[in-house]
Order: sequence, then structure tokens, then C-alpha cells
Amino acid sequence: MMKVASPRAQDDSITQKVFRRVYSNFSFSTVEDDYNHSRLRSRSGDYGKASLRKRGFEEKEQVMEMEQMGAERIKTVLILMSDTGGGHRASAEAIRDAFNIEFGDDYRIIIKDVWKEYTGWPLNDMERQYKFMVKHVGLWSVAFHGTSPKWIHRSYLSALAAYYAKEIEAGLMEYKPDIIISVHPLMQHIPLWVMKRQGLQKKVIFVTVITDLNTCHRTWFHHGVSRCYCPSKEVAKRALVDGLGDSQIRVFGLPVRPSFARTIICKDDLRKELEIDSNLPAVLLMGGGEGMGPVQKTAQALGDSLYDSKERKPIGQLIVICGRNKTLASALASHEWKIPIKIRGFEKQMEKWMGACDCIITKAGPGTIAEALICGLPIILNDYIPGQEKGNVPYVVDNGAGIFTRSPKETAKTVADWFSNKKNELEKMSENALKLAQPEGVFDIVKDINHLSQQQQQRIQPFNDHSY
Ligand SMILES: CCCCC/C=C\C/C=C\CCCCCCCC(=O)OC[C@H](CO[C@@H]1O[C@H](CO)[C@H](O)[C@H](O)[C@H]1O)OC(=O)CCCCCCC/C=C\C/C=C\CCCCC
Ligand SMILES: O=c1ccn([C@@H]2O[C@H](COP(=O)(O)OP(=O)(O)O)[C@@H](O)[C@H]2O)c(=O)[nH]1
Repeated sequence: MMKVASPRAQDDSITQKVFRRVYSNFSFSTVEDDYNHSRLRSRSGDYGKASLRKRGFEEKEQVMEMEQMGAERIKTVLILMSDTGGGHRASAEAIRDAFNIEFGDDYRIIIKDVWKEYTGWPLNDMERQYKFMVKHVGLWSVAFHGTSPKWIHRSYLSALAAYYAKEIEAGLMEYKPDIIISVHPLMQHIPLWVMKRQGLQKKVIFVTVITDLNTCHRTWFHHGVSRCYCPSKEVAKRALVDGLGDSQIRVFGLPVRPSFARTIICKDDLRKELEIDSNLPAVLLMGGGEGMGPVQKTAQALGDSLYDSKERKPIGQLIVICGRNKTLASALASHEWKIPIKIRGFEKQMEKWMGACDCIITKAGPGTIAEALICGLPIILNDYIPGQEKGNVPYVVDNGAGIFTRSPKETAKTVADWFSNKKNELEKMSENALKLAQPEGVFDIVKDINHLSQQQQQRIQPFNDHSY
């Protein structure tokens, strides 16, 4: 059965481009390569050949001539993220890939956790501390809500900025970015403070791309940004209430990797490739990049509910993606199963696993939700992190794209019903999921950033003309 993930997936040239870049031998250069390459080229006045060719300068000499004349310098984009959960990196990679597809060599993209590389405790240890806190949800709830007032988070972040000023400055200056994109709630205040200190606010474009769908933390909203990209109307309303202007806010959707948005997915082919039974309906069970939530208990309950003991045969199959949770993977592997099951660790091509399944069970991670919607997967949310993930539940349930239950037994029964006597319900939810999906969001974001960059260039250009 052919399934088209997005209406624009039928655009041949784009699809071919994506396939070439995402699935063929094409591979994006590493961050370090990007960085070295970018420094060498931009410091020596070297310019994007792809962009020159696009404009019709096919001949080698002409390209070289244009390069020497100084047409359109390669722009360096620094994306700030941290591996607190898997979603921020996934969004950063989505933005990088969309820049590459839309603008080729015109932009050089560097993804960095500058805290980890340039500062000391506690900023360089956020991943571990965050993991500890979300395991003790009460603690996280107090930290999340307790730090919501502006005066609290501003004073704490200002103190950290002052303490690590030199290190952070060195970190940002090393990359000499033209554009900084933050995809993390704690990466607005300090870089903007450093930029102000350096008098760089007018030269460097700073934008925030929010990766929470609804109840996000207020640290996302900083008045000093050129743009604040909100994934939903709910988040945009919060940004307005927090004092951001209309001109700063854009609502395009949560950035999802282009391999989800613009790939024609053939479920039968995917199942062959992934060695999944072609005839049985499949449920995907996961818990974000870290394999969080009640995954083990849910898997066991599904092992029972998807087995028809009268007929002595399975009515469905289970795919569990454990992410970085190795303990979970080995616990599941030691269990005996009556239904076909695949237990996987951290997967790089999530679009294939989602494309091969019929529904998904997950904690309310915004990245996983946005991806599942694009794949038209009905969603059972079985957990959420208090604070930033709480609002994702009504986002899915109120839009008819899924249900919420913390009970592994109820989850397992719902899936068994969907696979037997309630197939219509499954289909309806799949339709609603596709309606809510925003596969083009990441492309709209990078096009808007490119537009900002061009506007800025035009502002700077007359000044340069006068100065020579
Ligand atoms: C008056 C009582 C105050 C009690 C304060 C107690 C402790 C303070 C210590 C920590 C502050 C906690 C920060 C709260 C801000 C959180 C903003 C936020 O939304 O964070 C979310 C991210 C994780 O990203 C989310 O992951 C999800 C999945 O897991 C999902 O993908 C979602 O989309 C993502 O948005 O959380 C963090 O990154 C938090 C890291 C917390 C690290 C705490 C260790 C402290 C070290 C440095 C703190 C640096 C700055 C804190 C500034 C906060 C203001 C006080
Ligand atoms: O094996 C895995 C597990 C998860 N993910 C990705 O990690 C992100 C998880 O983000 P989410 O916001 O759902 O949850 P978080 O991990 O941040 O809690 C999503 O893009 C997933 O596709 C992945 O690429 N491989």
C-alpha cells in the first residue's frame, strides 16, 4: 500500500533531492568538518558554489570570478542545543537538514552544546541533572514551576552568565556565527547577554525555535530575539502574553526531520526491509530518546492482549524502541514472548519504524508526537513529564488523534480492540493525526530565517557601499 506522507511529497524534484541527500550515498559532513570548512571558506572570502551555479554561472571560470568578486558569502549558522531528552537534538538536526535541502552550500550549519564544551558546573552537566530530576517527578515539578517567575530565572541565569562570561564568549566567538538558533529553553538569556556585551545584536541574527507544543517554560520567551518560532497557536498565545511582539512571533510547526516530511513511504517495502511480518498489524512502543515511561509493563500487557489464546495465534505484533535505555532493552530481551516482537536500541531512522507501524504508544514527548502525526499514527500517550509535556496530552486527545491512559492493561486492551473489532476508530484517528501534522514547518522556518538574513544584508549593504 502506498502512503504519501505529505501532499507536497509528490513534487518529484524535491523528493528526488531528499532521497539523494537523506537515503543515498550522500552524507552531511560532520560538525567538526563543517566548522573547519566554514572557517576556512568564510575567512578567506570563499563563496557558495551551489548558489552561484543556481544562478546560472555554470562555467568553472565564471564561478571562480564571481567568488573573487565577493558575491554572497557563505553564512555560518550556530544551533544551540542540549541533550536533555532526545527532542532538542532531533529538532536541531531537522533544521540543519532543511537548510541543506533548501539552500545547499549557502549556509554552513554547526550544532553545538556550548555549555558542555565551554563552561563548568552546573551548566556543563545539565543532561545528568535533568535525568535525575525527571526520575523524581515531584522535584522536577517544583523546579519547573518554581523557576517560572521571570525574576527568579532571570537572576539565576544572569548570575551564571556573569560567572561564565569569558568562557561563553570564547565559545560563541570561536564559531563567529552570522545567525544563532536556539532550540533549548535555557539558551536564550546567556548568549543574548554575551551578544549585547560584544555589541553584536545588530550584526548577528538570534532566533528561538520552541520545541514544546503547549505548556512550555517561560525561559523560551526572550524579548531580545528577532524571531520566536512557535509550534502551535497555544504556544504563540503564551508568547504574546509574555510580552513578545506580533512581528517576532511566527507559527509554522515543530521542526521535524525532512526524512519524515518529504519521503514517500511504502509500508510493505519498509516491513520487508525491517524484517517485520507483512500481514499482522503492528504497534510501536517507545519512551523518547531515553526510553522513559512504563515501557516494560506495557510491553508485557501487549504480549497478552495481542495473543488470541482460543485460536492460538497472535492478532498483532510489537516493535519496542528503547532509545538509550540499555537496561530496558535487556530486560525485554530476557522475557518469553507469544507474539512477534522486535526490541531495538537507539534508532537513527525513526521515520522507517513509524512508517511500518499502525499506531504508537509513547510518553508525551513533543518530537515523537509531531513525527507520529506526520506518519498518520494514532497515539496512545501513557505518561508525561510534569510541566513542559503536560499540555501535549490535550493537544493530542482534544484533536482526536489519540487517547491518554497511564494503565498498561488499558493501553494493551485498546490496541487489541483497534486491531480487531474497532478498526474504524483506528482509521478515524489516523485521519485526525494527518490533519494535525505540520510536515512543512521546518522548511517554513528556514525560509523565514533566510529572509531575515537577506533583509539584514540589504540593511548592511548601503553602508558598505558608502564606506568604499
Ligand atoms: C523557588 C523554587 C525554585 C526551585 C528551583 C530548584 C532548582 C533549580 C535548578 C534547576 C532549574 C530547573 C530549570 C527549569 C527550567 C526548565 C525549562 C524547561 O522547560 O526545561 C526543559 C528542558 C528539557 O527539555 C525538554 O525535554 C523534554 C523531554 O525530556 C521534552 O523533549 C521537551 O520538549 C523539552 O523542552 O529541561 C532542561 O533542559 C532543564 C535542565 C535542568 C538542569 C538543572 C540543573 C541546573 C543546572 C543549570 C541550571 C541552569 C539554568 C537554570 C536556569 C533556570 C532558572 C532557575
Ligand atoms: O531510538 C530513538 C528514540 C527516539 N528518537 C527521537 O528522539 C526524539 C525524542 O523527542 P521527544 O520530544 O519525543 O522526547 P524526549 O526524548 O526529548 O524526552 C524524537 O525525535 C525521536 O524520533 C530517535 O531518533 N531514536
